Amino acid sequence: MTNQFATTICCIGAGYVGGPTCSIIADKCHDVLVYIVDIDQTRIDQWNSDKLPIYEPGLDDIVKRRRGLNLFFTTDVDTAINKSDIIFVSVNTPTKKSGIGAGMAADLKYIESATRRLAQVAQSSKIVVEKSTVPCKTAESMRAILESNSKPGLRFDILSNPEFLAEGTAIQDLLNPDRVLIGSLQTPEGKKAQATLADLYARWVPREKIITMNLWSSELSKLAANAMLAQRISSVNALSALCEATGADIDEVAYAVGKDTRIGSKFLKASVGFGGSCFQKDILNLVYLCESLNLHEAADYWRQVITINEYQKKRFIQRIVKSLFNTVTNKSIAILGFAFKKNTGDTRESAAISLIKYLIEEQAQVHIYDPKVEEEQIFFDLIEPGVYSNENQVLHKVKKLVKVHKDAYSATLNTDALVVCTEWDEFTNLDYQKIYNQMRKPAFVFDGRLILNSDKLRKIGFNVEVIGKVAGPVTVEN
Ligand SMILES: NC(=O)c1ccc[n+]([C@@H]2O[C@H](COP(=O)([O-])OP(=O)(O)OC[C@H]3O[C@@H](n4cnc5c(N)ncnc54)[C@H](O)[C@@H]3O)[C@@H](O)[C@H]2O)c1
Ligand SMILES: O=c1ccn([C@@H]2O[C@H](COP(=O)(O)OP(=O)(O)O[C@H]3O[C@H](CO)[C@@H](O)[C@H](O)[C@H]3O)[C@@H](O)[C@H]2O)c(=O)[nH]1
Repeated sequence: MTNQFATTICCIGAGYVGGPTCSIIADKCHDVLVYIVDIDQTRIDQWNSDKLPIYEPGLDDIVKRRRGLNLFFTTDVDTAINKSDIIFVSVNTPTKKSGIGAGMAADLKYIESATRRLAQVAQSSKIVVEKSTVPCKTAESMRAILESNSKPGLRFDILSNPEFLAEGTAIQDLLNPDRVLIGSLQTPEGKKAQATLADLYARWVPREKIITMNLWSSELSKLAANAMLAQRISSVNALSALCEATGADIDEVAYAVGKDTRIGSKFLKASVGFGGSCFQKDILNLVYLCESLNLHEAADYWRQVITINEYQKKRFIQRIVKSLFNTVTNKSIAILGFAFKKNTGDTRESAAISLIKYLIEEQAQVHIYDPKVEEEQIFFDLIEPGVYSNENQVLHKVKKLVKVHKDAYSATLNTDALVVCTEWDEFTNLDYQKIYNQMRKPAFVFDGRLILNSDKLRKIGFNVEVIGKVAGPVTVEN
């Protein structure tokens, strides 16, 4: 089968990045054979089924169009590696949980095991593309592992090609990226490999958007981009605290600030705090890098981005409790949205999780609705199997206090408050009069995403609390 294709690619890691990224390559380059491999059989079975393991607008059509033609999902990692000329390594790089650098450094064990496997089974030279987000100089470690464990005479050219897609818009981001970054060693062989990957992307990305540079700059650019994006959110969230204290309105302030073309209007939406699998992990990774290079002031600067994010989540919880007459015990609270942002079913580091855990701790009844997150995932995130020594107690408590609903009306029935945690479009179009009628009184709305029409809700009778805004005019005493 391989012979009819110009190139064969293997992507190690069939996750949020490997799946969409390499499906797009298969869709854009019909003469390229693409294997997406994983050690997780369930995940691969899902990729081969009608219900893909991740929800991403537009992804289903692409996978269904190419699967079985030039796109294959398999757990047969070794065969796929051997048939391929280019290997993308797109495995997870979570924050380390124990050992040196615990809580900060990226855990590179999955990168290392994928690299070792590659070294062991490769029968021919390969271009190896580091797609995962990794600390600076990881490519050097990969090279050392490959060179000392592979068959003599084989060549491995390692490229850094970090991914900048955001979940929920992954397909659009991949089809029309702001840039594609390819880092390589500045040797003739490194540059040749870089040109091969650039030619592949050039099949659908304009050449001027394909940037080439040295390996270490490319690796660091990924961490830098995420740190600067998250820093904007923490900046606007820090200002939202000031708005609540002064009577300024964070949407108005962000609008005014963003009109300055040097600042720009994107990524200035105040919120209940950023979530997702990347921002916190990558900033911690950057902080660790600074610390290990004795750049303590630089480390402190970036650490503060996370401190403000934690502060924002805590402030929101405190505001809810304070508004609900200083106690949520035995109160019934509806949570609208569990994903870390709209248009994804991903819940990693979602701000909703810490909020709900607090409510459970305080013995509140919690009713959750999210359009795309499965009930099983919600309970998994709240119970965290394997983490607590008193797991049975946690399980019992969560099962007793939490109910997952199929729609927002069912979730809000007979509740004291509703809390918007994710900015799903459908939450702006709900029949809030109907919701108000079926809630206990006084009925509260806490908008952690600034997506609802507060004036309209107040007219209905709700008490409305919005991040970065005060309920009414503030009198300043002299
Ligand atoms: N999620 C995003 O939006 C995003 C965007 C840009 C970059 N990234 C980065 O991309 C990388 C992957 O992220 P993700 O969200 O796709 O992770 P993920 O957890 O969804 O997927 C990683 C997959 O790799 C598999 N895997 C681990 N070790 C393996 C091995 N040795 N052989 C085969 N498969 C193996 C896991 O089973 C898992 O299915 C991370 O470094 C992340 O920081 C993520
Ligand atoms: O103005 C904003 C923008 C975002 N968020 C929140 O920030 C988090 C992250 O959002 P976003 O960046 O859109 O999604 P991710 O999928 O986490 O994407 C980020 O992380 C990826 C993984 O590294 C990178 O590839 C992307 O470029 C980078 O945007 C979410 O909780 C959002 O709700 C805000 O609170 N306010």
